[in-house]
Amino acid sequence: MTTTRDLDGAEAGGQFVRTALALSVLRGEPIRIENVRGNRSTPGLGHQHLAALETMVELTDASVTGAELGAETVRFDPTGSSDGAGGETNETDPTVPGGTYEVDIGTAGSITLLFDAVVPLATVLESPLTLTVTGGTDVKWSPPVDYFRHVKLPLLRRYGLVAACEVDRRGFYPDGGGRATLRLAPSRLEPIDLTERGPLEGVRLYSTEAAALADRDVAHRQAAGGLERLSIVDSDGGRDSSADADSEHADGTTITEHRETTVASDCPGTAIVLRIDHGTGVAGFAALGERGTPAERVGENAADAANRFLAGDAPVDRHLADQLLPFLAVSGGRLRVPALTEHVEASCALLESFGFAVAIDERSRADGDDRDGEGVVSIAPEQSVDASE
Ligand SMILES: Nc1ncnc2c1ncn2[C@@H]1O[C@H](COP(=O)(O)OP(=O)(O)OP(=O)(O)O)[C@@H](O)[C@H]1O
Repeated sequence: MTTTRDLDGAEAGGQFVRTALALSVLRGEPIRIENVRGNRSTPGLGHQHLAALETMVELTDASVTGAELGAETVRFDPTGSSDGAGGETNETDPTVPGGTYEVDIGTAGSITLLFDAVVPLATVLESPLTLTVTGGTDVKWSPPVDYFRHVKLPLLRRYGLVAACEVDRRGFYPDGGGRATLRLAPSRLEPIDLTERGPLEGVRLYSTEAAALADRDVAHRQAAGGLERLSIVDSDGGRDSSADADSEHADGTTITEHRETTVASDCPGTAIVLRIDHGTGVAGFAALGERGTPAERVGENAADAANRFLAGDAPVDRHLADQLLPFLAVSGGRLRVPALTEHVEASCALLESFGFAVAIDERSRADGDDRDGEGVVSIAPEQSVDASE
C-alpha cells in the first residue's frame, strides 16, 4: 500500500512542481505539495504550472485537487484511486498509456517547461505519446526550443530516450502563439555517468528571427556576433580569438552546424543557441533578442556564457545540470555540475524527499570565491528507501 507523500515547495519555484509531478507518476505515488512556488514573489500555480499539472492529469488519468490559478496546495494522485484525504492506494507498476494530446497554455508560458515535466514519462509509457502544445517557444527564464531539441534531447537520446520535437510556429513574449510537438516512445534509460569533459569536438549554432525582423538581417547578425566572441580552447590551453562559420580551426574545432532561420510567429522575437560538443556530453548557451539590444550583442551574450563554460571542466551547462537530475534518479548515475545552483539544490532535496539516495560531493572553492560551487551529484535509485516508512 502507498500513502500520500507530503512535499513542501516553500524554498522552491515551478521546477519543483514539474519534477514532483513526474516523480509521482514514475513512482506511482500520490503527492500533496504545500507552499507551491513558496519562494517566488507571486506564489502558487501560474498559467504554465497549471498547464503542466492539467496535462499530467490528462496523460495519467490522475485525480487532482487544487488545479487552479494561484493554488498553493495541490494534491495529485496518478493511481487515480485514493480519496484525496491521504488515503491508501494499491501499489502497482506505474504505466502511462500514451496517445495524442493537445494543450494550449493560453499565454506565452513556456512550452519547453511543460515538455520538461512530460519527458521523464517516456520510461513508463505503454505506447508512443504525441503532445502538441501552444504557448511560448522562446521566452525568458526557460529553455528556448532550440536548446530543448538540439541540446537536451540529443544528450538524453545517448542514454536511451526515444524522443523528438518539431516546431510549427515560434512563440515569443508577449503574444506566445507558438506551436511545438513532442513525440515520445517507450524508453529504457542507461545509467548516466558524466563526470569528465571529453575533448572538444565542435560547435553548433542555431540563430532565429521572426519573419517581421528578416529585413534587418537579425539572425545573421546574431550568429556573426556569437562566432566572433566565441573562444575555443586549443590543445595547449591557449585560445583562438574567433571562430568562423563552416570552417575548421587550427585546433581542429569545427562549426559542425550553422543554421540561420526566419520563422513564422505572431509577434517579433529572436533567439540564438550555441551548442558545444565535447565527446562525453553537450552544453548549450542561449540568448533572446530584446528591443534596444543590438543583434550582435545577443549573439555575444550567448558566446560569453559558452566561454565561461569552456573555462571550466564540467561536461554539461548549468541548466542541463538541473534538468538531468530526474533522469539520473530514473537510471542512477553521476553528474558533474558546473554549479550547485538553487535549481540543482532544490531538485536534489526533492529527490531525497522521494527516498532517492542522493549524494553531493561539493568541490571546495578558493577563499573569497562566491560563485555557486561545482559538485558531483550521485544518485542510486536501486537503493531508494521509502522516506515515509
Ligand atoms: N537559458 C536557458 N537555457 C536552458 N534552460 C534554462 C534557461 N533558463 C532557464 N532554464 C531552465 O528552466 C527551468 C526554470 O525553472 P523555474 O522553476 O525557475 O521556472 P518556472 O517554472 O518558470 O517557475 P518560477 O516562475 O517559479 O520560477 C530550469 O530547469 C532552468 O535550468
